Amino acid sequence: MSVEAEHAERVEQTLAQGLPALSFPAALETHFLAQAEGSRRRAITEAGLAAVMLFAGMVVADALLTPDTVKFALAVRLLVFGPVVLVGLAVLNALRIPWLTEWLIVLAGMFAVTLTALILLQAEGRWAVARLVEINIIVVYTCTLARFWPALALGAFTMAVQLGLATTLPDFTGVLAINTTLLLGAVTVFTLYGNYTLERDERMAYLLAQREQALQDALHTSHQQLARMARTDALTEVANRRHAEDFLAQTWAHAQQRQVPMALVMIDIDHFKRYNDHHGHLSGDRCLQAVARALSACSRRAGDLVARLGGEEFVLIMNDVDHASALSVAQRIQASVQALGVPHGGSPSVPVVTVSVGVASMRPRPGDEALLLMKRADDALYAAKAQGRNRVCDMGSDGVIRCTPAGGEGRA
Ligand SMILES: Nc1nc2c(ncn2[C@@H]2O[C@H](COP(=O)(O)OP(=O)(O)OP(=O)(O)O)[C@@H](O)[C@H]2O)c(=O)[nH]1
Repeated sequence: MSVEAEHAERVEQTLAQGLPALSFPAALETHFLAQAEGSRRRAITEAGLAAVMLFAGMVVADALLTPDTVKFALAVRLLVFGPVVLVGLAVLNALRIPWLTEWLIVLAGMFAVTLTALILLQAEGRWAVARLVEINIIVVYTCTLARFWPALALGAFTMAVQLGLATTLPDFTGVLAINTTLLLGAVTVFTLYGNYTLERDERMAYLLAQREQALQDALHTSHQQLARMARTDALTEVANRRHAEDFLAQTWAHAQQRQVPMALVMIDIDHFKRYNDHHGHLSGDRCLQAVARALSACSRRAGDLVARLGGEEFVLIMNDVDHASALSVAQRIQASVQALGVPHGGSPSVPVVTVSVGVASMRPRPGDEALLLMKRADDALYAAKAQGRNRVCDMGSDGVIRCTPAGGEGRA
């Protein structure tokens, strides 16, 4: 199974199973994280820089509510949190490891919660307790960025810190303690719920996009296959008649426009009816395939086209070629087919399969039609048959047909 097909199958299986645990099979998870890596890294870098400024800006609250902590808070905010987050951002931009990036986000959140708790522990006034709401801001801010499972870890960590503070801060008692803890609990639960649904929707959108892509790829591939089949002869796998006609029209127009010569080489297997009668139709098919392969091997230029016109008749259309070169290719074709040595038990002349070849070339003038070139090549082929087969006859621009018998010994 191809890599694309395996991927498409995993997508379908995951869609069928649903996403209760917000995770994909390993290979799909890697692809999911990797395809969003660039945009996510940029968003996280921007949010990280904003977080450094926000956390530093909270020194205003330090100054207003717990002035005794300002010096310590300023040092923590500017000399500890800022540099550490900046180093973290540099690391995630350098390593570009998606899962690490996801966890670095919440590590930064946990770090901010811990530093805030340390600042509050320095405060002596009653306002330290009131400032616990700042932890909620950190949770919400971090969870808007983080994926669900790391965000859940942050929620649990923050609740543990809150409970730790509950037992440490002097005024953190009674209704106030219950109220702030419940507030943090509610904020965490709602934030995580939003976080869960957002990630679930993001993952579902990814799966549906992957399915859509797989369908489009399959459609594109089958279009290409159909287009190829429509142009190809099923038995010999060279171009078919329709493709040959289109190609000839294009090559003709090109030659007419640029005033360059082009050539047609018509090839017909000799005594093929007798071959079929003697060796059977199936062997006849194999013979056609062998001849088609030999023709393809003789036409080495990318711009040439070998096609089966029907029955045992083939054509080679040659683009931008002079008469002498076309003739030499035609002679190579005749010699190559004979050299295949395919036994022809029904042949009255040579005991192997041979071909007769007609060549014509022209530099099309305005107003000329491609049919003229076909007629000339056909006439040359007819002459090759008439003169005993297994030979190449060509008609030059002067309209005179000259023939080269097998082996190329002399032209008549
Ligand atoms: N095996 C096979 N035979 C085919 C196919 N298409 C056409 N033929 C046969 O090719 C033979 C062509 O015979 P003719 O047109 O009389 O030509 P020929 O026997 O080669 O005689 P010359 O061309 O004069 O040498 C016929 O018997 C067709 O049945 C094919 O796809 N497979």
